[in-house]
Amino acid sequence: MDLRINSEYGTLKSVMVHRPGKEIDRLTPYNKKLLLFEDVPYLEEMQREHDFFTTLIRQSTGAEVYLFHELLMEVLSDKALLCQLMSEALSVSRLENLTEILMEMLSTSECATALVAGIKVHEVKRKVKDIRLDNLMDLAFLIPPSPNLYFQRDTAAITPGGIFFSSMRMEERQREANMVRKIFEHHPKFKDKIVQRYPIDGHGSPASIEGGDIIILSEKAVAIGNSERTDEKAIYHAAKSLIAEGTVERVYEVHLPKKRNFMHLDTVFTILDENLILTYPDAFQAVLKTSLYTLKEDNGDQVHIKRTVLKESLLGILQKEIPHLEIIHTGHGNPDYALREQWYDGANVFGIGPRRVISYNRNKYTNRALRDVGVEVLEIPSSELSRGLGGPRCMTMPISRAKV
Ligand SMILES: NC(=O)NCCC[C@H](N)C(=O)O
Repeated sequence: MDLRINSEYGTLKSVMVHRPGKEIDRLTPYNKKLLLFEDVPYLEEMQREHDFFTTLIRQSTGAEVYLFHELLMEVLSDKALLCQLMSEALSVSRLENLTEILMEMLSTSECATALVAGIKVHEVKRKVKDIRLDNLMDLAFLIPPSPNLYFQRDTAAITPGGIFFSSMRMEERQREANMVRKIFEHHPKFKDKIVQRYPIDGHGSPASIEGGDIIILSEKAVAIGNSERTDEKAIYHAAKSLIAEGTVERVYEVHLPKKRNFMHLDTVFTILDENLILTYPDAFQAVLKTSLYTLKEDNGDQVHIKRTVLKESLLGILQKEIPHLEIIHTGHGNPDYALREQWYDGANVFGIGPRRVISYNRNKYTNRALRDVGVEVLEIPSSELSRGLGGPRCMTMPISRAKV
């Protein structure tokens, strides 16, 4: 069966996550901003929190939880693929000519670690003498680390019409998306089940789109954030590809302020059931503009779509697409709590089934607001996981959900 998902809340059947590892220990006060972190986390505690999260997913849903690193190791038995990923990784520092030496020197498992945690010049110099390394500073990265990899959501998205492979806005995150794409394209569990919707040409694309900006409103409608990370051109191509496939009929473009605390649409709202959403109270006012893509003409060979700038706000769109919409506000109605909890992604809960979510324990007022309307809230410890500025939804890539 093709990989397709038609809601944000159908009972979870399988999901991919990444357990944070050595890449987190690469963060320092000096490189954290560049690597999109707000702080320098304590890895071992972060791993305990993440293990709690994955165990909770398994126990509460019975879902299959795939670990990114295990899947990566399985596809890297293909040496050509490994070589391609290593060369891409080295090209960030314009050192792709070192691919061969590194591959001779490192085992497949060490290469997999280097692809995720990066590798520094002195770590290689210890093992190999090569003139090309002599002019490089010992502490420089040959391959920079990918500490954001545990935010699996952003690297790809499975929609009712098929899968999107992200083209990341920040160069620092592109390797994450490349590796996830290789897993879907080559792993025996997935490779025959993917229906690719983006990029259109099957190659890279200069326009950027990230999974955290894609929210499934229903089988027929998808919302995409035009945000700090996703741009207009990508949304046009994504909308065209989705509409041409035929399942999805409406793609909404939601313009967010280009600000870090609204970096993706899923920091603004999440859908918890057929008529229930959770949002940060100021979020709807922050949405600047909305547009709608629909089919204009399908002449058999080519599909044309049209874009209509809407008068409706984000709230108007949601009310139209989600009958009897009920809205829960983060912070339990208190603006100070809402502000504090938005910083730690209060609205970014992970739906594991209708009215069942996983949420950070630190977002206590939001959790109370959810419980007050009968949502089952499973809490996870969050003092370290939250330092990368993403929540439980950001940390997951659902692969299959029960159809709703
Ligand atoms: N969907 C999300 O909002 N993902 C969170 C990504 C956080 C990461 N540190 C980033 O800035 O890209």
